[in-house]
Amino acid sequence: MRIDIVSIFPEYFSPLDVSLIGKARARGILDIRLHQLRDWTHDVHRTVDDTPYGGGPGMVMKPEPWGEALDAIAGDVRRLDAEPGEVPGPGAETVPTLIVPTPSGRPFTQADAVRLAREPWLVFACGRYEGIDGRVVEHARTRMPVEELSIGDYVLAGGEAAVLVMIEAIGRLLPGVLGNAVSAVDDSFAPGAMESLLEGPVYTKPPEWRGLRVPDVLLSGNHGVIARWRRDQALRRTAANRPELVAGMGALDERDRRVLD
Ligand SMILES: Nc1ccccc1-c1cnco1
Repeated sequence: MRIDIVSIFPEYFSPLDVSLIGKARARGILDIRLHQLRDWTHDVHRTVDDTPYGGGPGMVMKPEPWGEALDAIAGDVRRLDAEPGEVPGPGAETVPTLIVPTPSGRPFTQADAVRLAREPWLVFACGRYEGIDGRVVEHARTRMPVEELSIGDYVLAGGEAAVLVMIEAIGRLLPGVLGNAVSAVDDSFAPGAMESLLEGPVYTKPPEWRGLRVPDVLLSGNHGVIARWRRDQALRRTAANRPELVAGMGALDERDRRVLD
């Protein structure tokens, strides 16, 4: 998978050099390219924002730099002033999916991560200030799929943190990235993972720590009883922290109702 990220703070993405994603890049599973939006400005101050039409607080990101950046990256062969030697992408016929993190976007979910992990090429546009001029997404939609996505109901200073979250959620699902393929399936929210229940508590050695013992059932070696205990713990934690997920499971059977009583 190829990923392009356009931002006025490309240095924000140094975490993508380490850990799981860093290893995937080193192994050629992920090809992540960072771009400084200001490289597509033409004034001495490398201006990327201006005041909003219609008034209101803050600044809006200008459309011109974004348009030129997406032309250069997405290989818009229709652009007349293409720089010689610009590489359009993995293949002229490949069109990237543009992902724009925004608080007003559709919620980004595990299902989106699974779906986007199948794409050959993603381009992330990191907006700052009050957002990007609406015509950028409008024009981009004429030449590629565009998804405006939110990672949650809180206010960030820009899209960079959201892009890190999405790249980790997507990248870990790529074949060969996770050492133990099973863990991607067992994750909370992974399709089919115990009806999307939150994972219960986990334990490792020592069997007793500061007077606190690991639950005996986990030391019993009885895998059926252990699986049942883990699901009960998952159900209790989900009911406590995300009751709407339990409600979405439909009617609980008698045993599950007893677990929650
Ligand atoms: N708050 C933001 C500001 C700028 C760009 C994205 C966001 C965002 C994305 N998901 C939640 O918030």
